[in-house]
Amino acid sequence: MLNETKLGGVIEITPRRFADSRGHFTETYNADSLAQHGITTAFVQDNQSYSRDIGTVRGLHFQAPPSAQAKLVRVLQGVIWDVAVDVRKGSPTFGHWAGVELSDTVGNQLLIPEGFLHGFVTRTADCMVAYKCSATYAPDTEGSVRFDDPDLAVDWGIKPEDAVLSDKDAAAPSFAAFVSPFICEGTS
Ligand SMILES: Cc1cn([C@H]2C[C@H](O)[C@@H](COP(=O)(O)OP(=O)(O)O[C@H]3O[C@H](C)C(=O)[C@H](O)[C@H]3O)O2)c(=O)[nH]c1=O
Repeated sequence: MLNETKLGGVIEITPRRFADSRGHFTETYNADSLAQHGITTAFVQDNQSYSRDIGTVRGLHFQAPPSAQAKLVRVLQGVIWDVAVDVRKGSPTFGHWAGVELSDTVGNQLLIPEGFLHGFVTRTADCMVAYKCSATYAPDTEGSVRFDDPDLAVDWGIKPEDAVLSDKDAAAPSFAAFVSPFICEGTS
């Protein structure tokens, strides 16, 4: 099942879960199934992160072209609030954000195209997140924007002062200082 969010291209995907007396089975990724919905993103790297505490915020991050990443995010254990921010120059939703709760119990996923900042906050302890990326890690192209930037005004559901952050994220620049390396398809 696919649900469009208010940001074009950011799509919640809930694969079918086959339950039986042993538990359940899910095809967490099937390129042919996604292609039937017009999703042909080629993923080349799988990531997994573990976050010990509730309120851990990882983000808002991106990789710039030529290493821009689309991502397909899911939760192996726990619950997160997963956030994408449109930063494509020329996009009618530039600077807008969308959030979706992803959990291991629902098994839903979020597809985030290139041109979006990505971040999440954990809503449970011992949270394990896995996500596919359409470009491999290129640290020289990495960038970030502070998660609690007032211009973006993302609602994380926590007080900013309660966020558990990496040093890198605690020192992330503001959105006002951000110069987007992305353009929206169909715009110059
Ligand atoms: C992203 C990445 C990181 N690393 C190394 C670099 C650091 O030594 C260590 C932790 O990296 P970082 O603090 O950037 O990890 P997160 O804060 O979880 O970053 C991620 O968080 C948000 C949610 C994202 O969408 C990105 O994938 C990514 O930026 O892993 C690698 O070796 N390969 C990688 O692809």
